[in-house]
Amino acid sequence: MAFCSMICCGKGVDRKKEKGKKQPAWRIFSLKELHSATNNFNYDNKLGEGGFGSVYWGQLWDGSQIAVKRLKVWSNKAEVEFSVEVEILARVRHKNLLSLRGYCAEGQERLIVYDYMPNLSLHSHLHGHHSSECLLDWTRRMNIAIGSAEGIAYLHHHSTPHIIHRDIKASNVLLDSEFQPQVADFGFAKFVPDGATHVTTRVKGTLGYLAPEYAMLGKASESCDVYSFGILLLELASGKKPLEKVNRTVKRSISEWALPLACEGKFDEMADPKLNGKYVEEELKRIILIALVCADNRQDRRPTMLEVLELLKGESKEKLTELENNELFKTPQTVCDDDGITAAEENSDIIKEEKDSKPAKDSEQEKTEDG
Ligand SMILES: Nc1ncnc2c1ncn2[C@@H]1O[C@H](COP(=O)(O)OP(=O)(O)OP(=O)(O)O)[C@@H](O)[C@H]1O
Repeated sequence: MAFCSMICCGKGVDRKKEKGKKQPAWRIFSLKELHSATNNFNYDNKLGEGGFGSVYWGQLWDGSQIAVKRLKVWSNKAEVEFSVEVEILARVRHKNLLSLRGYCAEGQERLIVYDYMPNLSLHSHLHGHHSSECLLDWTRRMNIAIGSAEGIAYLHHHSTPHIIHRDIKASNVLLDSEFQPQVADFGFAKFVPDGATHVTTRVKGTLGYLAPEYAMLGKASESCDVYSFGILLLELASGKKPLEKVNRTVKRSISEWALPLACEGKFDEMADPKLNGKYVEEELKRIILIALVCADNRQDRRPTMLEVLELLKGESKEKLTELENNELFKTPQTVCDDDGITAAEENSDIIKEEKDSKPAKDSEQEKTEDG
């Protein structure tokens, strides 16, 4: 991909400050500057590792803190991922989307520079090395749910063209110093052409978060992100992982676990034990019901992110009553079968599996690629 032409042509992105408008600008970094900011990509600066490469903490000459994602191995595929992420981030600005500070493309080195998020990822608090600290009280969890919904709703409904993220998950929700969420990692994102209902594409994403029609048929649409967001909400409320081993061979999805309990009204049993019973009952119930309609296997029954936002904020009593009376909660059904996972694995381009964090590092994931 002609990365330079994509970015240098600007594609409507004006980096200069417009009169009276505050436009946080991104810029091109030199490799030398990033070496110096990260102490030569020192192991001690490493924040985590993803499919693209490692992420390092750094500090610029002005004292500001940055996170630098460094491409592991150069390949055409990696170059595309890099270009997509930079192009999308350069276009979008929202308080709940991770801001791009800039990038560096020298020789075969590809690096992306972001604002540093001091509280790392939601994954690290729910399942990783921060989980024992119990820093996510109920108020924070509600803010994370609403904030990340706002970020995704912006991608789906307010950016032009619309953007599907395709990898919504707990390790891609980063937390700033106030625990406000910022949705990150746009390497798999896709623009949706005007008027299109979906784009057919090779499957990329993370096991446990993939909507069935996407995993099986490669049909990516905004509602795939809604499905993944539903899984993320269940995780946030319960502290459980998207996939849980029931025995040596069988894995159960979080929605298969949650739906029967929700139908029986056993919401208290679903709350994350780390909350120690400290949560707002009505909000817990609301979050779980919203999560389950988002993670409905039937794509046409899922709400849009704008509807999700309205429900999460509890603004309309009428909509909340409608939600409680949703037929999904009257007739429990299998939410995800094992075939879905197998098909996804077989047809996938890149499907990752969430792994536990190593001590002192954030999440690491296993990635399978068909080359
Ligand atoms: N801006 C940032 N500030 C702080 N930590 C960050 C930042 N960006 C990434 N990280 C940390 O680095 C880890 C790796 O990030 P990365 O986006 O490369 O991978 P991932 O989302 O975990 O996996 P994948 O990219 O394969 O989906 C994250 O889990 C996060 O904890």
